Formats: sequence, structure tokens, C-alpha cells
Amino acid sequence: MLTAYTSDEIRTAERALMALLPEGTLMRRAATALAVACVEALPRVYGSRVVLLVGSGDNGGDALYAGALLARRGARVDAVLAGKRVHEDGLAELTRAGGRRLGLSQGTSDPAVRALVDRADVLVDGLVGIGGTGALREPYAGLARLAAGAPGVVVAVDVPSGVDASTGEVEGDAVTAHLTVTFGAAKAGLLIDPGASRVGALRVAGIGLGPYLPEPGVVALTGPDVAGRLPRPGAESNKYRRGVIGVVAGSDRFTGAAVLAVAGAVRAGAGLVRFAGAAEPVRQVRARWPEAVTAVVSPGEDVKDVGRVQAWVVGPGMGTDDDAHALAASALAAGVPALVDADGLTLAARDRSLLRRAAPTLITPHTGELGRLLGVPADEIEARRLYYARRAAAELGVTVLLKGSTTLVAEEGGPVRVNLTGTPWLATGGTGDVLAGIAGAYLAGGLSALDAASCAAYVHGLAGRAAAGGPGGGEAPIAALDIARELPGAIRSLVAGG
Ligand SMILES: NC(=O)C1=CN([C@@H]2O[C@H](COP(=O)(O)OP(=O)(O)OC[C@H]3O[C@@H](n4cnc5c(N)ncnc54)[C@H](O)[C@@H]3O)[C@@H](O)[C@H]2O)[C@@H](O)CC1
Ligand SMILES: [K+]
Repeated sequence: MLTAYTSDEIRTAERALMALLPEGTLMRRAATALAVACVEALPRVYGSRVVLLVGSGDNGGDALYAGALLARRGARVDAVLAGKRVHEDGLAELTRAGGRRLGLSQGTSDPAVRALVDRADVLVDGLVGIGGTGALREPYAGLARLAAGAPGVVVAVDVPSGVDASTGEVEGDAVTAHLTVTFGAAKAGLLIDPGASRVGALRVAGIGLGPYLPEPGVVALTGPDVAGRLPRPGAESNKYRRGVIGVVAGSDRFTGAAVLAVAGAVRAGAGLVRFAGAAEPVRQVRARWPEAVTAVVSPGEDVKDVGRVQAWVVGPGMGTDDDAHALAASALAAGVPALVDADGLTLAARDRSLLRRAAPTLITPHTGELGRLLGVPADEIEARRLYYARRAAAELGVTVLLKGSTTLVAEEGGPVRVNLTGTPWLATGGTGDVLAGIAGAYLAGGLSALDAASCAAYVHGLAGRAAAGGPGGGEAPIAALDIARELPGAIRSLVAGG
């Protein structure tokens, strides 16, 4: 499991470790790791051009010491000093190694600065790290904008400047890096969008913090973590033991959501899928998925009559009228785990009592749906994903899988799980319905809501990548059913450790 921390947690651990080491040891460790990363990013060090954007704190100090190491190996190193202060020992070290310095007396539009940035093979962002607060101020903001047009490799020191290391929030301008070398442990903000998309490749450089770190507030499951959690049939299994999932989805107007949710459930390995809905989606599910047991439910009928179910998925494409409400309410009245998605969430935004259940409840909103549930604009949720995922879990008393650029799974009192698989091509209609089916199958298979949600997001992301990828490399658009098709292969390779 990958663990990630806030700036304060990192600082506390650093202080504890620093107290035991000679002064400057940690910075030298950090700078060495940074220099190694720069060396690896360059075709050759000797004669290459390295430009350091140096802020006034220790983040700038790291850049200066790393610059000194690169200068000693024959790189031409220029430091652009952006702050009112500078790490004096670091600057002295760079100067001794033959590096040069440039002030910003003429501001960030200084042609000399622009020329340096334009010709840099590697641009090192040492403006701010975990000491950054709020939006980048000038002249740092101007340098971040300049870095955006840099033709060379942009390497961020600890954190891309402008990204909140604790949350991933980005208030103003921020550096977009090709590579981020972060020290001691991952920071939560490097894993969560919008910050995560500024990070590029992430390298965690050990500096010995491990024993001093607290329980993490943010974690990410790795392949083996997911493989070890997935329900797997044993010799004693039968379809009922493996988990019967009930799906309430689709309507006479929207039939595709029903087919897709059932596809996810079947392909994720549910023992049995029971589908309950209006006549037209039932017809379509039957035609596409003969494995599913279907029942037409007329308005006013109770879904409990369709047979035994170990977890319900309620919502995709079911509509939001009174009949849909009654149907959702009858499924959610069951004392088994339930997943509420899509139209089910719109219904719950109007009538929160739908989510007040004794059995585990997992909701799978995108930012718009969560916005309606919490009464907050969607773009506000997009900007502060970690905060709102946690808040929703606490306020609604449910497990929350917040979909989007980085999927988060939050439950009150525990660390938030970030999903690291996926591809931007997944942002297309119907993929959420497949995800609901997968997570529902895992709930029915006995996983907790937290594990069902995070394992489903992981395999859904893997299958999405497989669907988008081709034999020649690169990625192409995908359709939601492609994800269901790729699920068995994705799960097979995951379980095999591939
Ligand atoms: N503490 C330690 O033991 C270690 C720290 N290291 C480095 O030290 C960094 C933290 O150093 P600092 O605590 O000095 O903090 P930073 O260097 O991250 O930033 C603080 C400086 O940036 C300015 N600043 C903050 N927010 C700003 C904004 N929005 N716009 C413009 N300027 C802003 C502050 O006025 C202050 O001068 C880490 O990220 C890491 O790079 C590493 O050397 C490893 C060891
Ligand atoms: K930085």
C-alpha cells in the first residue's frame, strides 16, 4: 500500500529525524536524490544546461545543492533567484562548484531569464515545497507560467510549486512537471487532482523518515493489495455463496445503463445477477446477458419479491420520478449492503432518508451528483476533492466513491483511498454504470464497502487502460462495454501478479 501524508505530518517526522543527525544531512540526502534524477533525465550531463528556479526556503536550498552536484559533473548550471532571501549555504556551494546566479531585478519578463529557460535541458522547480501556502505570489507565479513553455524536462523539487502538498488543491498558477522527486514519503496532494496532474512521473526518494511517520490519512492500493482482496471462488463455492447481486436500473427511456451495470456485475464475477426493472430494460438485459435472472417490476411492486439478494445496486438510468423513488426505496429497505449511483443519487439528494440505512451503503457520485447531495457547486468539489469526499462520508454516514480525474474512496474515521489506475479515456458515458456493477458484485461477494469500492475502481481503471491501449502503444477512445470485455483479462493479470 502506498501511503501519503500532509505537509505537517512530514515536517513533524523530519524534525524528529533531524534531531538525531548532523545539521544539513537531510538536505544533502534530498539534493543527491534530486541530482540523480536530473542525471537520468539528461542524455549526458557534461555540457548540458540546467536552470534552477530558486525560492527563498529550503526547497530552493535543495535545488542549489543538487545544482552544485550537477555543475561538478560538467553541467552549465544557472540559478534564477526568485525570493527576497536565498539559502545562503546552498548558494555558496553552487558558486564553489562553478554555477552562476541571476537575480530578478527586471521581473520575470527579463529576456535573460526567458533565454535561460528556453535553452535549458533541465528546468528544476525549487520555488516552494511543503512550505507553500495559498496561490503562488509574484514573481513565483510568473516563473511558473514561464516554465509552462519550457522545452526542456521540468523536474519539481518535492512538490510542483503551486500545488498544495497536503490536498492537491491548486489555487492559481502552478508548475507542471515531467518528473517530481519527493522526499521521505509521498505527499497526499501529489496523488489527488488537480495537483496530481501537475506531478508527471513521481519518484519517492527515501531520506530515512519512515520510522517517524504517523498513520497515513491517504493511501493507495497497489496491484497485490487488490489481488489479495478480490473475492475468489473456492471448491465449496456455488452461485449463492459467491454472491447474488440485485440490480435496479434502467427505465423505458434509458435502457443502456441497465445493460452496462449488468455487464460490470457479470464480468466482475458475481455468482448470480438478478435484474429488476421496467419491461424494456428487462428485454434488453435478457437479450445481452442470458446469465442474468430478470424480473419486470411494475410501479408499486416491491423488489424483495424477486428473490434473495446479497447486495443491491440502485440507480443507473432508472429515472427520478415518483415510481423510480418507490422502486429505489423498496431496494434500499433491504437489510443488505447497497450501492447507490446516478439517478439513485438524484433521488437521494431530494430525500436523504433513502441513505439512512442500517446496512453498509456505498455511494458512487461524480462531482455534479455529490454537489447536489451536499448543496455545493460541482466545480468547488472538483477543486477540493479530498475535503468534500471526507465531508460527504461524515455528513451522510456512508462510504463515498467520488469519481473523476482521481477517484477517491472515503469512509469516516479511516484513511482516504486514492485510485491510481485509469485513463482519461474513461471519461465517457456509461463507464460509471459498469463501475457500479463491478462494485456491486464485490459487495455481494462479501467485501466491505471500502474494499468493494476501491477494488472496483482499481480493476475498472486497469480494464479501461487495456481497452484504450493497442498493440502498437498509445491510446484510443473506448466505449463502456469495452471495459466489461477487458475485465476478465485485467483481473487475470492482476491476480497473476502481472
Ligand atoms: N525540513 C527538512 O528536513 C527537509 C526539507 N527539505 C526541503 O525543504 C522544503 C521545505 O522548506 P521550507 O520549510 O523552507 O519551505 P519552502 O521552501 O517550501 O517554502 C517556504 C518559502 O516560500 C515562501 N512561500 C510560501 N508560500 C508561497 C507562495 N504561495 N508564493 C510565494 N512564496 C511562497 C515562504 O515565504 C518561504 O520563504 C521541502 O519541501 C523540501 O524541499 C528537504 O531538504 C529535505 C529535508
Ligand atoms: K517545488
